[in-house]
Amino acid sequence: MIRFHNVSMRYPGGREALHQLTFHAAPGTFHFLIGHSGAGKSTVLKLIYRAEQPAEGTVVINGRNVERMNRAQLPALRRDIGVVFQDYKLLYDRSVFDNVALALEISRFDPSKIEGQTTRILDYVGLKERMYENPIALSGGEQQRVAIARAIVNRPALVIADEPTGNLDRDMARRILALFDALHRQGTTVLVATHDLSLARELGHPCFPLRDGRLLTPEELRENPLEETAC
Ligand SMILES: Nc1ncnc2c1ncn2[C@@H]1O[C@H](COP(=O)(O)OP(=O)(O)OP(=O)(O)O)[C@@H](O)[C@H]1O
Repeated sequence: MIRFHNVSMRYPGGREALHQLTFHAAPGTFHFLIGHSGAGKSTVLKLIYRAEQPAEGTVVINGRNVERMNRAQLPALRRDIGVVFQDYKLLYDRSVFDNVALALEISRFDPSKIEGQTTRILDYVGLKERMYENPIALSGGEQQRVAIARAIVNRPALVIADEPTGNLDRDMARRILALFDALHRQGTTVLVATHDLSLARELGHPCFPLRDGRLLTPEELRENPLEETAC
């Protein structure tokens, strides 16, 4: 689960990126975080996995208060969060298989089960046949699926994704979102940040509409139903 209470965030030397955000995503729900470029979507995700800390407010993830955690507590937090980055962040000096298996090694998964689990997840995302290739040889959509496999291989309770369909054509974007939807149906909490309202609407999950670092209230949406943020 995700709970933000009055969260504000300012980058050093920058303007306020988020202003008094309050929202709650209950366990097992699927939400979109919708907003234009610069609205603050990536910043929200960074606060969830504690790459950044809020200036004010509280962030509770899977029942743990994140902004008060010390360095030693972060690995346990991050083991429970699968993060799919906007630019994939794959390692291009090793195979698709090794990219995914590494996530299990880092989370101290039973070594005798790493090969089986990695192969199963790559099969799930449709890449079993390509698993010994270098990710550089894969298309954008395929690389995105490697990134998803890596994020979900140790079965985190929460999966967050930053513009996972940003560089993909419509068909591949739908396939990627279908993977997140399948995870959600298995009980995973999912938060997908996107500027693509029409794609989000196709799945019909609720949205958190973000504009200029603020969440729009239902009243604001009703009064000013801007096409790019109204869900
Ligand atoms: N490292 C940083 N230093 C200073 N300002 C930053 C930094 N990262 C983001 N910002 C600013 O914070 C605001 C929110 O940025 P953020 O990246 O969260 O938006 P976004 O909705 O994810 O945009 P995009 O869809 O383009 O990735 C923007 O005004 C941005 O310029």
